Amino acid sequence: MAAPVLSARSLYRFFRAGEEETFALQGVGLEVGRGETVAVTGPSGSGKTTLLNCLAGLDEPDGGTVLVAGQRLSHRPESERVGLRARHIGMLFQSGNLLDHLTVRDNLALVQRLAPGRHRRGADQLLERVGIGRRSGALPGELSGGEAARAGLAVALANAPDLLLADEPTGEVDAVTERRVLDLLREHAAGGVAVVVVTHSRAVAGAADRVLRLRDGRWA
Ligand SMILES: Nc1ncnc2c1ncn2[C@@H]1O[C@H](COP(=O)(O)OP(=O)(O)OP(=O)(O)O)[C@@H](O)[C@H]1O
Repeated sequence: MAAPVLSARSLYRFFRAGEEETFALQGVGLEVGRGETVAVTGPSGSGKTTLLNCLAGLDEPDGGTVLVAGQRLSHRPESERVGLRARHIGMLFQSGNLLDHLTVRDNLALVQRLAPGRHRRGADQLLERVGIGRRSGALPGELSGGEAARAGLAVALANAPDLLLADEPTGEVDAVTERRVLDLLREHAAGGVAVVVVTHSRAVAGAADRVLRLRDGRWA
């Protein structure tokens, strides 16, 4: 069997705020293969965002390891994590992945510059594909919610990632945009990208190959 694109083993993450300790992840493991889409669901506070942050190398787990495309992402210097992320991971987070002072097209171009040699699709083609070619010269603040979601997806895919991590990618969009975002996620999964998507949407979970549920930092 081919090696998984994502292999997370026994992830632990604790937070301490004063006297209070939160066990956000308690031994979570996850493997996702090329072309596979895994939806992660679970109630508020169950650890979904903490898990995604650890998988993206934005946060360090207190225990366990994360391998992406065969390379260890966890427990290495931030500068190395940034490089691995730029080459192998696309991120579509609720907080937005667009820089406010750059146009949509320049946001894409920046991601592509940080991952030389990896992008197979041109920025304009990708923007057309997500349906906002017309708005490529706009600043993020000038976009509607649906346009911003599509621009965010184009940016997340701009480095032709091996792994796409998405947090509620259709959280604030209408049904038509949700459909389009879903179709694009599916298309990229079919093209060999491994996708992990945190979602409350039945449509998104229904389109996944596997649905996993977190409860209190463990798989339920
Ligand atoms: N930086 C932090 N400091 C302290 N506690 C934190 C921190 N980040 C997360 N937590 C706690 O860890 C637990 C898991 O949080 P997380 O954001 O991962 O949950 P979630 O499932 O994504 O929730 P939601 O669906 O509401 O976004 C929660 O109890 C949260 O309060």
